[in-house]
Amino acid sequence: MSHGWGYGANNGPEKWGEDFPVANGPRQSPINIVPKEAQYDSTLKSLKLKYDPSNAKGILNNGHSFQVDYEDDANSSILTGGPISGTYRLKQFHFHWGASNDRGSEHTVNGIKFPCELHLVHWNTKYPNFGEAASQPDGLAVVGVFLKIGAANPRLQKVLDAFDSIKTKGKQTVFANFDPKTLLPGSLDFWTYDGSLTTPPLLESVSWIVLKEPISVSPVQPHKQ
Ligand SMILES: CC#CCOc1ccc(CNS(N)(=O)=O)cc1
Ligand SMILES: [Zn+2]
Repeated sequence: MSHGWGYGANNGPEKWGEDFPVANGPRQSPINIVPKEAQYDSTLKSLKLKYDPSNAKGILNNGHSFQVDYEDDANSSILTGGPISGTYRLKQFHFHWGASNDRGSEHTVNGIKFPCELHLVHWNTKYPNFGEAASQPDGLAVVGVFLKIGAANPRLQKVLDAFDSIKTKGKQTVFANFDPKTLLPGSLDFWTYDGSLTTPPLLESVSWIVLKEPISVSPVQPHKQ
């Protein structure tokens, strides 16, 4: 790729391997989840998420998505339990969506795409920082949540309202006092597998924790103009 990665014909997922050879690695994400083929593991613990809303820093349009960044210099917004050992700190959350409501999610379930997928990115505190952790096989844990078209979801409103101030790549604005736990569905039941970042640098360092229950979003959910 002569220019940055993206989702076009010349720089999309089929071309990422040119600059990121790990794209052809053994544990690449996303995957198709086939619930009937998933093995139940009774040794897995329940997922525990404890987030401090005051750790929210800002919301950024990074050109591929928008992400909400969190202070990660203390164990105040953390993920424990589930398939992971130790404590992982929240770094950011972001969404993946498509140009129409029949696609957008990265993971699929029985081959079905959801219109959107939320990712909460955490790094293992056994490493000094996110960048170091991202290069380790047990360095990251990403909680994935599917979004389905349905009733308007008031918990998404603050995020949707921020969109209009970050319409172009590189734009960011303050995004304070937000607990992403409010975005999660009622059940924290999950599928889990060892995979990778789904976008470049595609590092094979992610313990994926994909929640079974989707949350809703309305295609006509209003947001500030
Ligand atoms: C190393 C590095 C780096 C840049 O940080 C990220 C963080 C998240 C992602 C997205 N990965 S995903 N979609 O699997 O959560 C990509 C790069
Ligand atoms: Zn993602």
